[in-house]
Amino acid sequence: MLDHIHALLSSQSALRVGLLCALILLVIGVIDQLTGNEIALALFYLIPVAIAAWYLSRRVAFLMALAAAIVWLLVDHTSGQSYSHPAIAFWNALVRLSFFALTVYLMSIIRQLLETQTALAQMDSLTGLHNARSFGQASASVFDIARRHGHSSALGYIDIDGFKGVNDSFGHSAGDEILKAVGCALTKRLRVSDLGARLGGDEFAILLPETSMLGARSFFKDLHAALLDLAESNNWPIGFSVGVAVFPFPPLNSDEAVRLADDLMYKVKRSERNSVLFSEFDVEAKNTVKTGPSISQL
Ligand SMILES: Nc1nc2c(ncn2[C@@H]2O[C@H](COP(=O)(O)OP(=O)(O)OP(=O)(O)O)[C@@H](O)[C@H]2O)c(=O)[nH]1
Repeated sequence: MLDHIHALLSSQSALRVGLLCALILLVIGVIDQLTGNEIALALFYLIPVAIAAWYLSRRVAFLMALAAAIVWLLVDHTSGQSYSHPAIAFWNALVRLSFFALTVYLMSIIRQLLETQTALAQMDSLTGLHNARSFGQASASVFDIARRHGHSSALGYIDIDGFKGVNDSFGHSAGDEILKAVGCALTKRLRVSDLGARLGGDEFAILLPETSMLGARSFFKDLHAALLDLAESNNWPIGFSVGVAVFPFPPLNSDEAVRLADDLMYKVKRSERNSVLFSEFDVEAKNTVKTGPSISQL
């Protein structure tokens, strides 16, 4: 139930959430006014404040806290609540405002921490690319959209050749430098809608939505050349074996897509290495390679 509400609120615009908070506050104020002083509704004033703190900016949430304190003060005043001194009503309003403001502050800090932790959990710490788990989730939704619109996508699987040798000869930190530089080279070439990941060790994946064989060839050939330039300019004794699976109709399962691209990459490893192998898969026809010049090399 709470998950449902959270998903619903997350999908709404800030304006809608703000209007909803204002409406909830108004309804609570009216109910508080009608029920009088005997029934405590204090907790309910927190609802619009908490929603604003979680789904809107901190500034808007503080405004909502102020609005909640004012509505409560007005209800107090109009419902005939009497105090031994008129200033007490304002003192109480100030205490409530402080309580609401503290709630906003703490909730926005928790939200920020959660967002940071979520981003870190999805990221490969060395390269800043997606990690394997996050890539699996993100690519599944890319394939979902591609399937809905009948668009082609291309998935490239990149493995560094001779990487173990670099680690063994120059040390683990030299290997890390290479992984970072490769990650950086990939990131530079990705569009906002593309996905790049380090799947583990010296293995990377790139998913290009809305990309046919023609586009995939152009992208991965350029990328391979750029990676070789990078290695050459740094005197790194490495190469790059790349398998690129193009899906005119995307697969139902993103693991399956990765496996197909991985298989192509291994074909390159087993043959001349340090090149790119392309293949087009018609997943609806049980992963058979389509007719035409579907398998090709650089
Ligand atoms: N520096 C560094 N090395 C890593 C990291 N993760 C895995 N490795 C190492 O990467 C190497 C990958 O092994 P392989 O793929 O067999 O190495 P390779 O020499 O490229 O082998 P081929 O792919 O057959 O060319 C192993 O030695 C791992 O220990 C990392 O985060 N940093």
